[in-house]
Formats: sequence, C-alpha cells, structure tokens
Amino acid sequence: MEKIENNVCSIFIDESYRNFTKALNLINNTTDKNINEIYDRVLVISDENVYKTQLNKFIDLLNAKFVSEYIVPAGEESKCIDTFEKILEHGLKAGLTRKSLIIAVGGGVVGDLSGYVAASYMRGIDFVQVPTTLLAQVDSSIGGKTGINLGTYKNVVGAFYQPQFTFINVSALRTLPDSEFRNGMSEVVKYGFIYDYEFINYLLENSEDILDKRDSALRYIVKKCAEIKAHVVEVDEKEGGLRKILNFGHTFGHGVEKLCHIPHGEAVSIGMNMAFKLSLKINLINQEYYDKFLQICKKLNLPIEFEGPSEEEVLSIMKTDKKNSFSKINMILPTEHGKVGLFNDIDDETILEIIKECKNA
Ligand SMILES: O=C(O)C(=O)C[C@@H](O)[C@H](O)[C@H](O)COP(=O)(O)O
Repeated sequence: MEKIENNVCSIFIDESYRNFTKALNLINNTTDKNINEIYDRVLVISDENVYKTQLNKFIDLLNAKFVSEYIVPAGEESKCIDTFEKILEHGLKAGLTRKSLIIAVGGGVVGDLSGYVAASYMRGIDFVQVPTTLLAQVDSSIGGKTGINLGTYKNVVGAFYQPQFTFINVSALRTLPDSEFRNGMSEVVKYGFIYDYEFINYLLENSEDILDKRDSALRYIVKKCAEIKAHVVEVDEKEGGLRKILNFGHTFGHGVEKLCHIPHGEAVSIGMNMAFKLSLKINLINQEYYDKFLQICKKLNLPIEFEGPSEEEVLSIMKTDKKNSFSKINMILPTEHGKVGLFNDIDDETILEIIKECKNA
C-alpha cells in the first residue's frame, strides 16, 4: 500500500480492499483496532452497480458489527436534494451519531453526495472516500468538493469537506466497462495539459497498455493524477487561485453535459476541445499544440464533438456556471505546453462560434 499525504489530503493506493482497516488505523494513530472500536456506527453509501459487483466484498473485509448500507440508483440523477434528504433520514433511523462514519464506495456521484451528507449530518461527521471508477480515483474523491445538483445547476449546493482519507483500490478498475473507463481518461489527460506536459507523452507512448488496463499502467496514471491533484488542493484548498486550473474543460463541458445527457468525462474532453479551439483562435497557442491534443484524444477514443443542442443553449448553461462573477464567464484556456490561464473577457460571439465548430453537423 502506498500513501500520498500532505496538510490537506491523505490518499492510500493499493491493489485490493484488504488493507482498508490498516489505513483507518494509521489515520487514527491506532493499531489493529476494529472499525467499531473507532466509530460507533458505520454507514456505507453506494450505488446499484457497485452493489452488484464489489460491495459485499468490501463490507465483508470491513468486519464491522454496526454497519448499514444505503444504495442509490446509478447515475447523475441521484445527486439531488431528494436523495440527500432520504440518506439523512436513513442515518437518523440507523442511529448514526457524531461518532459515526460514512464510507462512500462508488464513483463521483456517490462520493459527492455522500460527502455532502457527511458534511451536513449533525453539522459534520467523518467520512472516507473509496472510489471505484477511474474518474473518481483520479479526481472527484480527492480534494473535498462535495455537493448535489439543483435542476440544471451542477454542483450548486455543497461544501468543501475533506474526507478522513481516500482509499484507492486500483484493481477495481479492471472490471470497469470501457465507456466508464473512457469517462475517467478525460480527467487523466486534463492533468497533462494543465500541469505536467511530460505526462501527455507518457499517455501517448503507453496508450495500448492503458486501454488494455494493464496493472502497471493503471497504477502509474492513478498515482500521478492523485499526486498532482493533492498538491493543487494543498496549495489552494478553497479554489481561490491555483485550484481553478482543475476546471479546464469544465465550463464548456458542463453546458454539453447537462443538455446532451452525456457522462461528465465525455463532456470534459469536448469542453477541452472547445477551450483549445478558443486558445488557437485568439493566438494563445499554435496549431502544433492543438494537434497534440487531437492526437491524444484519437489514441484514447475521447470524444471532441457534441450533437444536439444549439450553440445558444450551450452558452446559456455556461452562463449559469457558479464560477462566473460580475456577469463574466470565467474560462480556463491552454496558454503553453502543460499550462493554462484564467480568461474572463471573451465576447459571446466568439464563444458561440467555437461552440458551433465543435458541433457534429
Ligand atoms: O476538484 C476540483 O476543484 C475540480 O474542479 C475538479 C473537477 O474535475 C470536477 O469535475 C469538479 O467536480 C468540478 O467542480 P465544480 O466546482 O465545477 O463543481
């Protein structure tokens, strides 16, 4: 088991769930304690897909006496006020106290939702992230962004609330459907373009091993992304500055995600394409750099175009992004190899043109 630790994040990376209790003890400065000697009750929140494939294995290894489960339907629709309220009620009925623990076992939806339940229940109880998808392992389970959606407003209700730790079992990725794996690859690629351009070369050179889900490649990419994310979050936990770079691809992406009902990661690669095209148009980058982006998307089968809504509809969703201020859309755009910058002075006409160019006619 490897550990990544800084002043804000604690992350364990392993190949099974066997060392979960060891990680729990390490974080609590105890040795060999059963989970119910540390927490009076445990609530495991998960979704239907994980329930079918992995949850029993995880709960058996937990060896807890006082444990209950709450299973939500798989999909973004579960990240809503209704499910949030039902889980809180379940927590009360199950007798969860301030000395109880919530464990989120699943993808980004389960992690975001469970984290917000933990942040709100009795004004905050401990929680642990156990991400089972690539997207959750490299991104959403790290950094303490928790929350739910409100209608078309994504993640608009929530809190920065750090998990006690994130426990990543990389082998959970082996059984991940290809579409779900691709969903996470967009966020993986994002790290190369915002922070570590060498990583893009690694991804290009090892794309076959990655797509075949070879152990060493999976472990390398999960560790690399977790290290970058943990560092960014340590420098800027509440997104006052540096952390904004993680939004690369998301401002455009959230627009198409909502309107086209496509998975988050797919929307992010389409959103990164829009950001690249815009950078090219306003001469922040050259064609060669954009071609590199196109090359990696092709190698890893990441979508770069959307179908359906008009450019005006996409723009109107972009205008509801919670990162906007003073009526300006804040956008993260590529500026040089492995670097991005924040821009908020792009006029609507230019944005509309770019959205149109990314529409599959
Ligand atoms: O952790 C962050 O900070 C990120 O921005 C990571 C994003 O990849 C992630 O999708 C996040 O959930 C989007 O955050 P939001 O602030 O737009 O809700």
